[in-house]
Amino acid sequence: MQTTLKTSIATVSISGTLAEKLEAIAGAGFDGIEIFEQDFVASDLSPRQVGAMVRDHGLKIDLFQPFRDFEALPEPYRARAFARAARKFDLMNELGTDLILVCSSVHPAALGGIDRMAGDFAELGDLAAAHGVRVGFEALAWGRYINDHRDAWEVVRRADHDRVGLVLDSFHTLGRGLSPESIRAIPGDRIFYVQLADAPAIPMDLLYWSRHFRNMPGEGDLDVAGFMRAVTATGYSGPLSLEIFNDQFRAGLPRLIAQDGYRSLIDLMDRVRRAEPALPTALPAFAPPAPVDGVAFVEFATAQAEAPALEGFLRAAGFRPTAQHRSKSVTRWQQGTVNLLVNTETQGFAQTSYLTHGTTVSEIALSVPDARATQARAAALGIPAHADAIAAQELQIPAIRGVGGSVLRLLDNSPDLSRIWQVDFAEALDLTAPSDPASGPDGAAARPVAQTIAPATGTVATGTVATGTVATGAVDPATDAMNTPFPPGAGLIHIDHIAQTMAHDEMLSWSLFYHALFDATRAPMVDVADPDGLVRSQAVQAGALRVTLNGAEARRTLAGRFIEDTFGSSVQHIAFSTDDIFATARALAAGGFPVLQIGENYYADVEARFGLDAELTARMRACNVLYDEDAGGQFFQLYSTTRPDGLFFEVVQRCGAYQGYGAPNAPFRIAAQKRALRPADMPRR
Ligand SMILES: O=C(O)c1ccc(O)c(O)c1
Ligand SMILES: [Mg+2]
Repeated sequence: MQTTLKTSIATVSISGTLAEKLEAIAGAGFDGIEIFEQDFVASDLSPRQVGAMVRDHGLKIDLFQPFRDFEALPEPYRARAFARAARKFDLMNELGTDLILVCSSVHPAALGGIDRMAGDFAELGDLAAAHGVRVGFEALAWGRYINDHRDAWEVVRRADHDRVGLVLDSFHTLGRGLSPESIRAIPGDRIFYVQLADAPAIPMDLLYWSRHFRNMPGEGDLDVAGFMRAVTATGYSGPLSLEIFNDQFRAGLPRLIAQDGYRSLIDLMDRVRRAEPALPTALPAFAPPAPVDGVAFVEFATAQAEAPALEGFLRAAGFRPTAQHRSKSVTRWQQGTVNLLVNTETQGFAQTSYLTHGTTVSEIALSVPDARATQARAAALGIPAHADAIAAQELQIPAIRGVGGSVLRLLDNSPDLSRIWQVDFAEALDLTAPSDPASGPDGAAARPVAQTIAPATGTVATGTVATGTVATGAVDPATDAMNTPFPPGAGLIHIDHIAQTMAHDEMLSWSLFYHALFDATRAPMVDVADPDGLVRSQAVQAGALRVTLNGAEARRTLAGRFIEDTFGSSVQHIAFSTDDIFATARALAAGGFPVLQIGENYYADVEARFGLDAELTARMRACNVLYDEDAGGQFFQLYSTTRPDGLFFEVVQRCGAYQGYGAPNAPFRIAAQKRALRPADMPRR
């Protein structure tokens, strides 16, 4: 039984020089490495120097690989292969590692014959013994005769040599569609090494898929956890090693790739443990992935000068200010169950976020069953905590670092955290249900807000934005009387989803983040055609949290520009749900909300495509509402135009069990947004 998890990673999985790779690997918490022969040959350090450098990083060389085209060769190839092996065994001694991986032959001259292969390995075992090393045999999925772990095991079994064992690689088993269950019949001590990799389910040539598209366990579509359950059942107690050939990772930041790798291994073994509690997984205890109960709030960081414009936008969307933070310049805005915070602090994290990105979503707060347990899980996964300065009487709310350096805050129903609004916010007046004034204790719901917050006097549509800012003291009754009453809510009920934009090569990383931390499912990746390039989009859902991850490959896409213009902001838009999109559309229009105008061609097409009633199409056209449907139901959506800070809002109505996000509409929406951004006097080309 394992006492501690031994983690390892192949040097080929990470970019950089050997020294850079080691630094990143050690920093992420790994115990060992597999030295890929190319990485060693490319280095100008001697084998002994490389070995010393690895050990100086606190790492061990668990494996040297690969040794190709060994078994079942006729002479003279056979003698050459043994001579080559002897040279590599010497090299291993200098490097300071005792295990070499022999991958199954693709040599055109190889003869086959399982006993011939077993005989070759028995002889290689003797040679290995003479050099004090061991040999592990791996079935490559495209091996000439051996391409199934069951056959590789039969060769090892027949070789019957204590220096010869089996190497299992999840890709070669799962990538060929083989069941890992047969692994349970293999003695654990005959398995010398285990390599792990996932991959996206894209049908293509096995070798090409393996060499370019492998990814970290949990980032792809293979059942790596099922594979590891079978391996764990054998009693195998050696290292778990990531062997990831991936074009993106080869170009990625070594530190981030190594961190993701480590996170993926911890999450993988946690999955094994939860699926089969009887198996020994050698993991410290930490909480299971949490279902998310809801989005508690979304916080915008902005500056005093920009706050009125943002607040005008919120007001036009039917939100109203209801409370003020006790010690910080933060206002709470509410509608339905949605809480939006506007933070204009001139110090601390919000200020830093604003200075870096401009007006931006700096925090997302999630309600989970146990906030501190989720934070502890994050720590076990290597996700850093975020700590900020708070006043003495305020709550210390658990927080971690999320996408784009933003903060993910965690709330729950515990006696302290459930009182965030009462403890941290001055809510002298009961305005917790602003969309329902009747719920106020004395019908005073709408008016008294104006005593703390002076609302905007203009609307967004006309561009005359409020001069009123958050009042810090008493309000002049005369000014108060002149204030426009708050527009009624627009019927927005909760946050349907949050769209986060990132560079395309960060998508796997954030998908893994949500997948490892929360009890999440992922929809297949979809391609969204922006007029200026492709954006890839993947929806992640964890209970009540729906996030869309949008990866920009081209810089001129709306998403690409957003990343560039905001210096890497993450949240590009927030989608709110309504029960009645047409009533909401009317309320938004009345409040001066800047609705994105959709072109005529769209409505002709959507009507034809879905066979819609002309009457419904006419209503949608009048309100700039987009339509989609799936087997579960119908979907309606409308958008705001894009704000100067790049943010925009979406409103959706899901009917029945519609599961999507209106992806087929995205190209038309993006084209309309780009049209709206273009100055009117610019010729259309
Ligand atoms: O792609 C290859 O050739 C290759 C080499 C060594 C391995 O362990 C492997 O899984 C693949
Ligand atoms: Mg392998």
